Amino acid sequence: MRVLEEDLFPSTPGKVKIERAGAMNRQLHRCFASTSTMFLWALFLVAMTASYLSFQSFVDTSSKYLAASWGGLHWERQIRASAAPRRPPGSAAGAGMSVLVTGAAGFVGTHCSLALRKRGDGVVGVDNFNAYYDPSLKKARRALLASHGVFIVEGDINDGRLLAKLFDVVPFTHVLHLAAQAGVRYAMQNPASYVHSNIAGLVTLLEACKDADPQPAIVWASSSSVYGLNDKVPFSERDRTDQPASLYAATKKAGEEITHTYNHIYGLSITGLRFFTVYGPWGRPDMAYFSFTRNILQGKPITVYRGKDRVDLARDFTYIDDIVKGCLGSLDTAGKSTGTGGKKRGPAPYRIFNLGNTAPVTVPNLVSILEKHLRVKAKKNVVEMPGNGDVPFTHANITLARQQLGYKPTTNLDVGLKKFVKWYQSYYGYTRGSKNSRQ
Ligand SMILES: O=C(O)[C@H]1O[C@H](OP(=O)(O)OP(=O)(O)OC[C@H]2O[C@@H](n3ccc(=O)[nH]c3=O)[C@H](O)[C@@H]2O)[C@H](O)[C@@H](O)[C@@H]1O
Repeated sequence: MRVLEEDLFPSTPGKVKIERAGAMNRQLHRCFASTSTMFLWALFLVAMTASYLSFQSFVDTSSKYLAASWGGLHWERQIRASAAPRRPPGSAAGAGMSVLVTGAAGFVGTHCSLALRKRGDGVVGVDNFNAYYDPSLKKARRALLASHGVFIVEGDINDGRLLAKLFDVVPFTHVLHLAAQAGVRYAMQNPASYVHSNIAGLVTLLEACKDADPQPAIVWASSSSVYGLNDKVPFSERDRTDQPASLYAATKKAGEEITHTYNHIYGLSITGLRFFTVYGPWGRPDMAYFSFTRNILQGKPITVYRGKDRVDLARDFTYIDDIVKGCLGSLDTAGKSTGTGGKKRGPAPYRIFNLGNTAPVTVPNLVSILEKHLRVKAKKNVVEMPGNGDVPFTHANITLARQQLGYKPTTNLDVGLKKFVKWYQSYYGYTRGSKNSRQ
């Protein structure tokens, strides 16, 4: 045992090697018997080491290149082409904007990018394609945008180098910031993801915007959830928003304060939009109207929450096309940012608007409308609303948006859900009366 230990851990390595490795030594001696052979061996070893090192550095460089999904001349050409406005010369609407849309493969991001592109504005998207919900839906939205000439960069808004590069390549006039960790109840499962996207990501984006020259005007998605436990209806922008009921709401409220700071110090033009439960085709599978549809069609039960004293929950469900009009109206009316070189040159606009439908509908009513359009009865489990961050109702006062953005919602829940169901059945391959689908 002692011998073995000494073999493995010699106290004086050089000496021991010579004494104990006699056989090997004799062999080596034969190999290096002549000086010229030794010289050739040394040369061979140096050559091997050099080629190993250069191979390693090639592998390092190429793996870095492969790991980054952005960069390079071809990539820059794609960005520039996608960002270029294509409004006809002399168009009444002006020369057109170049808009960086974050969360472009998301629900609202896809619809807004498409609408901007269709009216001739330049759009470049950024999206991290995370797996909060089925990424294949996000990829399908990306394919839809690509077919209209909108390019989406796969990257995270926390990547300051990527954002700086994008502003380097394109002098974006506007940023439509929609990338976020959405969902009210998921915040209890994964709180860090809300801090990562809605706080850290927002600050990284604002830093890039404040450093950009010219600075873009920023329109971004806040949420109706900032009204939290406010019970004064309808919710007006002047109502209190200091009682959030969920971490999600708290991060959106924090976003409103953070954007105010960047407006105040650096002169960034800011418009925050408080969206009220947006729904429609290409929507988010985590939302109630979407998951209810999936379960009803698959014959599975749905859970309907009910408030205290058996009061039904209600939401001011807002159709996606109305939200798109509110977003584009905000971009069109956003005043310019005033800073250069990271310094404010004068006051810049700071605005907040409710974008709702002003017609709340109860959750049981939502289910009845879905049953009608799907022609299938839901299996309902009605349970008391768990303490998971939900609020009992939402209802938007939209006077300010109507006055300043010309915002006027026109789609009620019945019409909007009919369009959603039509899209859902076609996207997931349901034919009328059939239960076959690709879900
Ligand atoms: O307005 C907003 O700002 C928010 O709207 C939605 O949040 P929420 O209104 O909670 O939308 P859903 O998750 O679709 O829930 C709608 C209603 O259905 C209820 N619900 C949800 C899920 C369920 O299984 N059962 C059920 O009864 C909820 O309690 C709620 O009253 C979005 O998910 C948020 O990302 C967004 O910010």
